[in-house]
Amino acid sequence: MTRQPAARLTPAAAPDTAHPATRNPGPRPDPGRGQEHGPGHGHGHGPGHDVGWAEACTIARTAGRPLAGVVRPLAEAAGYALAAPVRALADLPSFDTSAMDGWAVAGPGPWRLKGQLLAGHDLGEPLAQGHAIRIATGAALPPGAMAVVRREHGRTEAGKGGELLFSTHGEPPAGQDVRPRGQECREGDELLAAGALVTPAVLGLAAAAGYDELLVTARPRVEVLVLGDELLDEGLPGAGRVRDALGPLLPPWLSALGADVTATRRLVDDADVLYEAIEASTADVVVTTGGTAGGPVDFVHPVLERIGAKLLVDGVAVRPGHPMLLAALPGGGHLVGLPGNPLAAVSGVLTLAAPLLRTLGGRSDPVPYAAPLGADVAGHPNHTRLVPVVLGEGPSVTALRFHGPAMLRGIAAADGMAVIPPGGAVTGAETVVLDMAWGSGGTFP
Ligand SMILES: Nc1nc2c(c(=O)[nH]1)N[C@H]1C(S)=C(S)[C@@H](COP(=O)(O)OP(=O)(O)OC[C@H]3O[C@@H](n4cnc5c(N)ncnc54)[C@H](O)[C@@H]3O)O[C@H]1N2
Ligand code: MOO
Repeated sequence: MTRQPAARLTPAAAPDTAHPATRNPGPRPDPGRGQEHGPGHGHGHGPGHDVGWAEACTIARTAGRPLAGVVRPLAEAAGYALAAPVRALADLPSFDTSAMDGWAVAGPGPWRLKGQLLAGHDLGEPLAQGHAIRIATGAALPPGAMAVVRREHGRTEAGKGGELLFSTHGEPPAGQDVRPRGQECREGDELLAAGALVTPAVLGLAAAAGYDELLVTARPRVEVLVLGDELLDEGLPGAGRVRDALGPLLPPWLSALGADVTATRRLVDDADVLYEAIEASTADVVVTTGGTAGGPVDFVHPVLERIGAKLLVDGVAVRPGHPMLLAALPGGGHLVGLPGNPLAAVSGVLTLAAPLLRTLGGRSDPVPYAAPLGADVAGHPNHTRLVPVVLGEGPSVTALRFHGPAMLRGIAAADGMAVIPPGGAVTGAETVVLDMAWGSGGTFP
């Protein structure tokens, strides 16, 4: 283990930057930021309108409600969250079971041998005192049997009136190498709580406990709109054109966070085109990239105003990514506006998209992790910083180079993003680390 659960941060010691999608107490506003600039106070996106990073996460987490429950056969349930607890439909094991290949025995040895029991076969006749029956791992113990003698702990020899079994390891105590009925759970026991992610292990457990299908929360449908006339879809960048990095990056990342990405579209920088795309979308969440700042072709704000969207977050006191936004659309969906700079967009994914998608998809909050910093990390004077880090020995995390807002070189090699409070953090400081979605049970399409 190289990371420590941040749960050991006491509430009093929890920094403003502890991830708020947790059981920790609610976040406090970032220092240096006026309380009066809450969400929904105007449509500006200058520094004065930014909400604190932790507050932005909380707003996104509470912006929606879990989608409807749907029933999925086990083969199609991975990557959903449980909409109801999984309770055992039977005792597990549901019969006394041999844990080893050998002989089931009744009473003290030596035992008179008769027949054999294989896994999956009927219970067989009751075993009389002084008798043994050959048994396979997983076979139901016959009534009357009190223990199993492993094959390597027994010796058979012909005796008067048939074959006899002797234990080479003394008299087996009652219950030796037997898995008793109900050892793992009793029918009705809660095995997993609602909100748990359906992982491969969960599928196996559900099947073992008698399930053919699971009640899960629908995965939010997400449409990605990539803005920017300067973007290329293929070939080498140059001559003022850059490759679209977010078209490839976002769909699998959002899927790992619980979304079903229904479409990824490249749009030209045109306000009408953006307006029509958002208006026509039936997705639960529209994610846009670029166009969030105040440049000549940055249309996200004016288009949201024209649509009548309500800005829930309009700028966040975080670097990179401060122009990110979250809006409630008139039709009931949400729009996450990610800045165009690629690492700033990742920051917006972790700050706004992840908590929103978790809530819509009915996923329980993650347990935050913290680790000491392996070296000092400079801070912004009054904004939180999200910095790509790698896990090291100790445990500790170390910031990676190439963490500029336009760079992906750091994040591509990172194990997580450290949350650096305003003013920075010194070597050894316990620092919250946001997992990459695929490091915390996420699934890919
Ligand atoms: N006067 C100001 N200018 C800027 C501010 C500000 O506060 N005042 N904020 C800066 C910050 S911080 C960021 S971040 C960006 C956000 O800009 P936009 O969201 O409007 O994004 P664009 O202008 O469209 O693009 C910014 C940058 O990113 C490149 N880009 C865009 N999309 C992609 C993509 N899919 N793949 C790769 N690269 C992409 C684009 O070419 C630009 O270089 O604004 C600052 N400006
Ligand atoms: O915050 Mo911007 O997101 O610096 O690149």
